[in-house]
Amino acid sequence: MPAMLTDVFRGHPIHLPHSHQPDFTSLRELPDSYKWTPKDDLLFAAAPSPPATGENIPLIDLDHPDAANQIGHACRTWGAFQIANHGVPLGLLQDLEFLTGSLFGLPVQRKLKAARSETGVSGYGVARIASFFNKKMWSEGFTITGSPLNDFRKLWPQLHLNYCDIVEEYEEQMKKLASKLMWLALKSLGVSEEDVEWASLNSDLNWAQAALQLNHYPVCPEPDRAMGLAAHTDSTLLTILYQNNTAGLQVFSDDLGWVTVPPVPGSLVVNVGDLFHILSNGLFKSVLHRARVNQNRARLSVAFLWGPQSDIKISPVPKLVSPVELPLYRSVTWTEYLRTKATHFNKALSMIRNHREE
Ligand SMILES: C=C1C[C@]23C[C@@]1(O)CC[C@H]2[C@@]12CCC[C@@](C)(C(=O)O1)[C@H]2[C@@H]3C(=O)O
Ligand SMILES: O=C(O)CCC(=O)C(=O)O
Ligand SMILES: [Fe+2]
Repeated sequence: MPAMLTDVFRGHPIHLPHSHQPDFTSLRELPDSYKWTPKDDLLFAAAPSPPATGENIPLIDLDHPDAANQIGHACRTWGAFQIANHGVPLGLLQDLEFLTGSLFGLPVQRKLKAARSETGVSGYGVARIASFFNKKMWSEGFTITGSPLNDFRKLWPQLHLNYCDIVEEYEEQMKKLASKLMWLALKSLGVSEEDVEWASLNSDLNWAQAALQLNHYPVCPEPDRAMGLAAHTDSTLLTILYQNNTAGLQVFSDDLGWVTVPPVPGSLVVNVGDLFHILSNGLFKSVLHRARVNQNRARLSVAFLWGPQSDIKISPVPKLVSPVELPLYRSVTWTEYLRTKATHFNKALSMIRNHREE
């Protein structure tokens, strides 16, 4: 039985003191430990936001006959796009937002009953990447892998079953959507299901697994000096993000710097992750992104982080490799990659890159 996502950090503990999680609502001033400068993150002040050009990631209508090419283009250029007509019921998105708001609205002591352990993936706490920075992030998170039943029972002794149903239904919808998006993007490169051995053998989608990351960015007294979630790429094949109607997500463009992704009601944001970059032999770009915070409105987001089961080795699709286009990366499982990322963070991708003999 391959290791599941739940076990990925067993033997790789990360010490993040959740018990020091502040009650954000009581802070009238930003504590020094939350004040970021370019020393704390080289790209902190990389560019004006929003950019003067008004350029942004595309909003793609999935019902459009040319959707595959539009998605392919977005994956090659931005590494991100928004989608409309994705088929996920609006009522389900509203239920998910309600659940997320209700979870983070619980008293800190209740949330800490479901705190993530040092070697665990699931539960309440700060994002794992916090360990790579000297400054604290103005956010709190809750990660779900597998069944949320045990954690939800601790959070909501009465209502946990209703909330479990919402998560289960949302994950079901996300699984189907993520697979559809992956094949549309690959189709734009001339790659079909027969070309990807591990996926074609398992057309029932059992080759995939996922985590759900709920994020809360409370109202912040000094948003320009604070950071909600520091710049990172996701380790996934694809990430599908729901954001409430408060801006904060930014994607990095080499030409424009940080570009704010405007919330479009009912739409979802899709990010290319590191494993899709590897699979596409570097053609699709895993997008550097971060979340900024806001003085007036709290922000909520939910990321569906989607990748292959832990026994599947991801390497560049053979069809995209030739004597001229050599494979840029060696093969890696999601588990191996997450562990590399847990140690080397944003250098993880370069650590599995093949270096040509000169
Ligand atoms: C499957 C996973 C991807 C993730 C690490 C995790 O084990 C569960 C949480 C995910 C998340 C969400 C916030 C940003 C991120 C970089 C992090 O620290 O935790 C991602 C991780 C990732 O994509 O590498
Ligand atoms: O909150 C956001 O917009 C970004 C969240 C994110 O990047 C993540 O959960 O991986
Ligand atoms: Fe992310």
